[in-house]
Amino acid sequence: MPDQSNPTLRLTEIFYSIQGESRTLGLPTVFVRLTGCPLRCNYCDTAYAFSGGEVMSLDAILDKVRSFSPRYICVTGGEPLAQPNCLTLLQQLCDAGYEVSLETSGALDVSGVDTRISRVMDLKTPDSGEAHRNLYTNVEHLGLNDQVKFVICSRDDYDWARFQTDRFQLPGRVGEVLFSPSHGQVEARQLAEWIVADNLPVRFQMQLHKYLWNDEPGH
Ligand SMILES: C[S@@+](CC[C@H](N)C(=O)[O-])C[C@H]1O[C@@H](n2cnc3c(N)ncnc32)[C@H](O)[C@@H]1O
Ligand SMILES: Nc1nc2[nH]cc(C(=O)O)c2c(=O)[nH]1
Ligand code: SF4
Ligand SMILES: [Mg+2]
Repeated sequence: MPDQSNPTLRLTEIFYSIQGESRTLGLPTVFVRLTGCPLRCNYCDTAYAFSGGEVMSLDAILDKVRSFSPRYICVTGGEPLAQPNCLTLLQQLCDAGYEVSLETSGALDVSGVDTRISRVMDLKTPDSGEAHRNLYTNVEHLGLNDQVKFVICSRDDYDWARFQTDRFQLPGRVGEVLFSPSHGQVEARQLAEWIVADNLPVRFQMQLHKYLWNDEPGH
């Protein structure tokens, strides 16, 4: 029987870096990367988090986070919501006074996530290979503190993302609608030009850390 007085999580890494994505882009942030993911997006830049990792108690994770004296925390993975104790971690991070975001594929139910968290939900595009995993009912649970991201691999993906943005009236429903090129798959400039040509009410975004650190571990 697991000891729920001292819950644990399997995690790949904890590091302090510059937030490279989403609304808090550019801000110093502690990243807590949980291990494991039930999806296999063909562009995934964190396949090293699919397995392995280390089991840590929530107390030990909070101690490690505190050692950096951060203001912002990003819980990511892997797919963080694949571990049920993630919900407790998120709650405890909020209780400790941090500003917390959660990166999630949206394939798992987000409705149990503490509303103080900014949920950054990635609606998987057709060319990710995982669009069939999208749990569209999740969209109903999102609000102005949340963000929806589309990682775009092709012109077809762009057209699909534009359609979903309109279908769910995302710009009025969530705080940010992010269109990001799949790194190395679609020219960033091309995506930027499509957005301008269509006058889309979305935020273009590139993964800043790829330019600062070229995907080195720990950033
Ligand atoms: C590694 S995932 C972890 C959280 C969750 N599994 C998800 O997919 O949202 C964090 C974010 O990085 C994005 N990402 C992964 N590989 C990427 C790539 N090659 N180019 C652009 N974004 C990428 C994902 O789409 C997701 O939005
Ligand atoms: N610097 C940096 N910013 C990030 N924002 C989201 C990340 C992620 O892997 O989810 C990430 C990451 O891996 N590094
Ligand atoms: S859901 Fe996230 S972690 Fe999982 S394969 Fe896709 S991008 Fe990678
Ligand atoms: Mg990353």
